[in-house]
Amino acid sequence: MIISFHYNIGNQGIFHNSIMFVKKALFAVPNSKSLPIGLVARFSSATGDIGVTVNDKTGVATVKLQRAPVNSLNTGFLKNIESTLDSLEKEKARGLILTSGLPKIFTAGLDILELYNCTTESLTTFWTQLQSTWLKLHATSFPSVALINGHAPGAGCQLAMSCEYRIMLGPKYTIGLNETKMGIIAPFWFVDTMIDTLGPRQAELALTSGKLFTSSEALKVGLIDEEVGSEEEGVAKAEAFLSQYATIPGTARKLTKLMIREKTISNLVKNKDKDLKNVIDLITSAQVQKGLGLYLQSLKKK
Ligand SMILES: CCCCCCCCCCCC/C=C/CC(=O)SCCNC(=O)CCNC(=O)[C@H](O)C(C)(C)COP(=O)(O)OP(=O)(O)OC[C@H]1O[C@@H](n2cnc3c(N)ncnc32)[C@H](O)[C@@H]1OP(=O)(O)O
Repeated sequence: MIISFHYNIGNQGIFHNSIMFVKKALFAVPNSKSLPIGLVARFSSATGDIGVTVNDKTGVATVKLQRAPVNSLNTGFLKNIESTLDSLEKEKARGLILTSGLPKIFTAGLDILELYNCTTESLTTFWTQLQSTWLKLHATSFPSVALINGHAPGAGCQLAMSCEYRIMLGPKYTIGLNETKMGIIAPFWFVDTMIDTLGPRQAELALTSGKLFTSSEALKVGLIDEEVGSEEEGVAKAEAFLSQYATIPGTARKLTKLMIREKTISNLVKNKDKDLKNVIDLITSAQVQKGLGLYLQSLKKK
């Protein structure tokens, strides 16, 4: 039995409320003992750009990004992702599967419209939100899996790398930090994350060329952990990965994860202002603005 309803992500305690709702509904159903185990609750953000499904049996939340057309990350969308993560922390989710509800695209990365023709003020708001959302995702208490069911360029790759395990649907989609191809530079914390994932040698090769890897290439260098042939297979693999943590004490797991990620996290925490200044200096320069304009045009011309 599946119960669907809408809930405002901005509200406090969504996870608890969703479970309470499910329990109430369960008790309202005659012969509820015969209901299948693993009741599922669904809700979505007020703007509908994020769908959340919580499995009542495992406590695993599936978060689907669904900001049409390409899940590009603008300030509002990043804020909703952060609120969703906050709610899942508050309600002690047991795991996260981060995926896309759109066909063909995991996320197209940063919304280039936030970078093009921006003001220092709007770029500051945007970049500060990006830093904050990423810090939350990178340090979640619960284990996380990116189920990459479409293209994941730029910050899409960064979101995926911040999850603890990556499963990618093959063979058509690509993933990578492609900033140099656009004439810009990946920020140092993207670089740190890629080094943590691939090691310095492969990270240097990938970053300097702005390489977008196919799923099988990504598997070979360790950018993803598994390649699957269907979304169903991906979900099953993600659930299997998360289920191994059911018997591992949560605090030990979380502290171990944070110990390993501490250097990369604190590098950004300590250097947030410097990072922002780098971004403002680079992005607002006439040369980069011109390049971004041409890049946007090339996307629209396709
Ligand atoms: C010492 C000094 C140090 C200095 C350090 C400086 C540090 C500076 C840091 C600055 C860093 C900036 C970091 C950026 C990271 C990023 O994420 S950049 C974005 C990377 N993403 C991309 O390049 C993706 C571009 N898009 C695509 O390749 C394709 O659109 C797609 C493969 C995702 C999907 O293809 P398809 O399905 O064919 O759809 P399209 O027709 O291409 O697109 C539909 C629609 O969406 C628009 N769009 C696509 N991507 C974006 C995007 N990222 N942002 C905004 N809009 C996007 C596209 O234009 C189409 O619009 P229309 O429908 O035509 O209007």
